[in-house]
Amino acid sequence: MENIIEISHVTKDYGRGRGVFDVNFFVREGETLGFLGPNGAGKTTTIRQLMGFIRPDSGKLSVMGRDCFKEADKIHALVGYLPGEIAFIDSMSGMDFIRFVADIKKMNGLGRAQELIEMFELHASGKLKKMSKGMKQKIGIVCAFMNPDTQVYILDEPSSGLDPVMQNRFIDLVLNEKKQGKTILMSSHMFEEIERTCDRAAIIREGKIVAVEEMEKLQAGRQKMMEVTFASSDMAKAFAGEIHGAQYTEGARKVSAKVGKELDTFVKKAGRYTVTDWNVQTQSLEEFFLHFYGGEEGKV
Ligand SMILES: Nc1ncnc2c1ncn2[C@@H]1O[C@H](COP(=O)(O)OP(=O)(O)OP(=O)(O)O)[C@@H](O)[C@H]1O
Repeated sequence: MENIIEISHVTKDYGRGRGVFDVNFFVREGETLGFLGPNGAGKTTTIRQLMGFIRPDSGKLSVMGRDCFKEADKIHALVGYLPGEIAFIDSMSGMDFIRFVADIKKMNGLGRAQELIEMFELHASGKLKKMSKGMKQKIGIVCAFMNPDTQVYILDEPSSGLDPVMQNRFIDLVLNEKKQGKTILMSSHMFEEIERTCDRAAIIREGKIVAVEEMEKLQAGRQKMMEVTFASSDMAKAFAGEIHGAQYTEGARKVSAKVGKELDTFVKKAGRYTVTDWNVQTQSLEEFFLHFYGGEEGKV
């Protein structure tokens, strides 16, 4: 599969350790890639370079083979872009702004705008200056997705400011685009959103990419908290003795343990006794990242 978005050895140094440094990753055709990292890690700086708004100090960025800085106009026409913070013209109504963006995109008409307005229950006729953050975000989403011919999306924290119902609608929208083979790069703080939509995730910390992983691999690496109840306390005690790090209280029938890769061994060992109940809690992706990438540099 061809790489639609390529970022190779990109550095933008703002001084005092701020910026992005030797950033390297790509997004394949038809892939959805999640771009994750804490506040100030460099997600927006990377995305703004992809849109040609900032020139990298060194390195190269391209979308569909076009240089992002030199051919910024073509990139703007090609990409469905949702900025982290949208610069609105406050005197316009929401609808005026949508029309204005459709003109910039050289669209004939408003494409799918009406469908998206309904999907996100947006009242677009009001003035932008009177709109809440969530309503403005919905306008941004309509503008990014309204051209049905768009093949590539670059989205900076797309669901920020949306309530949970609308966040779910946004996930449905992304999954639908994905089904049509579109290529998507999106930054997010919402782990659930990334988990439900992305094929891979690139993780950035302090301006450097610390990991680019298949989502499945990230999910498989997550620990599970197992809580197994046995028919007798003797069984629970004997089982706890076989499991490294198991939590067991004398006389109880319940054993808890964190289980990672050794899941199969754990299940088979438990199966030698009579199990009366079994609870599993999977570590959230957020906890997983904090565990693996939250520590000192060089830990990854
Ligand atoms: N124009 C600029 N001049 C100086 N420093 C900047 C500039 N733009 C960004 N930075 C700094 O570069 C670093 C990366 O910022 P960036 O906005 O890319 O992070 P982010 O990952 O998008 O964070 P957030 O999740 O908070 O949006 C931060 O330390 C920020 O203060």
